[in-house]
Amino acid sequence: MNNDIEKILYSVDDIHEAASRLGKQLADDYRDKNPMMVCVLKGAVLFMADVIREMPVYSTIDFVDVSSYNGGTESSGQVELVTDLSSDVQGRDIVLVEDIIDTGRTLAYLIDLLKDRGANSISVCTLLDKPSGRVVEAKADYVGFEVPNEFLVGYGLDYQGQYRNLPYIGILKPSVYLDK
Ligand SMILES: O=P(O)(O)OC[C@H]1O[C@H](OP(=O)(O)OP(=O)(O)O)[C@H](O)[C@@H]1O
Ligand code: HPA
Ligand SMILES: [Mg+2]
Repeated sequence: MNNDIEKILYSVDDIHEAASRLGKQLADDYRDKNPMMVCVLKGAVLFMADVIREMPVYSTIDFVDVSSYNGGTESSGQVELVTDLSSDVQGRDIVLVEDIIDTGRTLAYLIDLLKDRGANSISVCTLLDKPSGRVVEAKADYVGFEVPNEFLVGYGLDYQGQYRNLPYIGILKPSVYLDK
């Protein structure tokens, strides 16, 4: 599996530092708000687990599973709600926790959904932001790293469902996915 990686962009230590930095900022900003931390499955699962442990404030967690890449390297353009949240978001202060913002479609879809359901506020915490990928407007309030226009895997990010368990984030060798 490690042989499929062209270059490691963020090491275990880099990721830990980012999660810690963002968790501290969130803790300061949400100290008296009892936020609902919403993990956008599946990609954000590792980041969510790390960032909430850096936030010693009252908060709840929930999960939403949305999909638009279907395992591939390009967005299908359609965001599908695979599994909904189990909590009521009415009046809550929501923090959407993402692994990456690329075209922005996933985020735009989720923000519309949460606004429609009456969330009091919505902010976005993403480990990675790929601004060069944007197709629709989407902005994060808390960003770990701004990344280049490459297809990345590891620490939650997948290709064909694989590589999520890598502890670091790297560029996938194009030979792995070209002509597939
Ligand atoms: O800004 P966008 O272009 O919408 O891309 C970002 C989204 O794409 C990935 O999810 P994916 O649909 O691959 O599902 P997954 O998290 O289960 O891998 C990633 O985890 C983000 O949620
Ligand atoms: O670079 C990426 N890698 C994995 N999944 C993704 N979803 C959007 N962009 C990416
Ligand atoms: Mg994916």
